Amino acid sequence: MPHPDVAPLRLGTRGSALATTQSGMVARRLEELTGRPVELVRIRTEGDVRTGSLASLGGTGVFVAALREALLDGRCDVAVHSLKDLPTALVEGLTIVTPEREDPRDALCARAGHTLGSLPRGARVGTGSPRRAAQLRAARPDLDVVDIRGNVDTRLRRALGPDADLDAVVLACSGLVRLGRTDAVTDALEPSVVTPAPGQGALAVEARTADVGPGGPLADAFAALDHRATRLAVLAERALLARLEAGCAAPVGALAHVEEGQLVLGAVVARTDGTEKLQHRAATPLDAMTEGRDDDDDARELGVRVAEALLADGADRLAPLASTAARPASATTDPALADPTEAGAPGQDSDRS
Ligand SMILES: NCc1[nH]cc(CCC(=O)O)c1CC(=O)O
Repeated sequence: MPHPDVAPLRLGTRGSALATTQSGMVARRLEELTGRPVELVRIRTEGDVRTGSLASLGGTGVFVAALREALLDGRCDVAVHSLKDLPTALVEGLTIVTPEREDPRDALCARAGHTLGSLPRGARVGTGSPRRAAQLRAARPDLDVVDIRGNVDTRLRRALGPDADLDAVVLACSGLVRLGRTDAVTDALEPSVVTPAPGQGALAVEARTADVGPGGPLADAFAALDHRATRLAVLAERALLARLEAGCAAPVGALAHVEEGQLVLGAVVARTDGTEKLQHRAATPLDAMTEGRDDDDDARELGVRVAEALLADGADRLAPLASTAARPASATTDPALADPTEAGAPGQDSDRS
């Protein structure tokens, strides 16, 4: 009889360098927490995702959907996502937990050590994200923002490689930290200048609710992975995104943090051409249980409140929110479509990157 306690945990992962690095980090922590060996299981999108289930399993995120399907049908027990790539809708039967967030900022990676302020007039800056493009243009209207795709290394080469055709690219600090490429960062952009995507820098570890609920085999491990300040921050950021009904291509930034017993949330909606920018900031005290409410409820309510303030100022007039999320249906079936984190396929999660 196999001993149930030492049965390996199967952690489903995508194949990109970033995905396998992130999965490896979580795998090591899970081994420490559970005493069980963790085995990485590569989940492929092609043939793994039944198109019909996409909407319920993760909307346009075919890679998220493939991992979720593997969790639900038992091919793996745990999956790791970049939280910013995860749709705000919950999935029945699955539960996520958020470990401590990495640096949430966007990073300018420029030739010759340039900062956003020191780039020459008209410098060419690459990003595939409307959110980054809009805020870069708002900060530096003279810049030539160029739409680029590709995995982290491909994008870095566009600015730093021997055949560089750009002056700089903008990527998430967190991905560069995890891949050991902080050497490439020449300016970590202040959130007041370029507000990161909701959830940026955070991971979501997902498993079947039956396994992580009370008495489940992974309940203690999941409780230990949960980082309170991260959870509250991303709850607020994602509640804002959901209230705006913003799709993954909407120029929306949001970042929350815990400070002196308060959760503080700042958010921005920008016109893609950078000519207009709406910003709001609000805070909520974190005083735990009052009248059946808890901090999670307060965090979500903060996100909704800031979203409604942005809408009252005309956020939906400033930028197409939900409508830009519409993606060609072929994106789910095109065999040439690669992992967006890996290959930056157009129409995937490029915005919130
Ligand atoms: N959209 C791609 C993507 N999804 C998650 C990350 C890494 C950042 C993170 O952990 O939030 C990236 C790359 C990037 O934005 O540079």
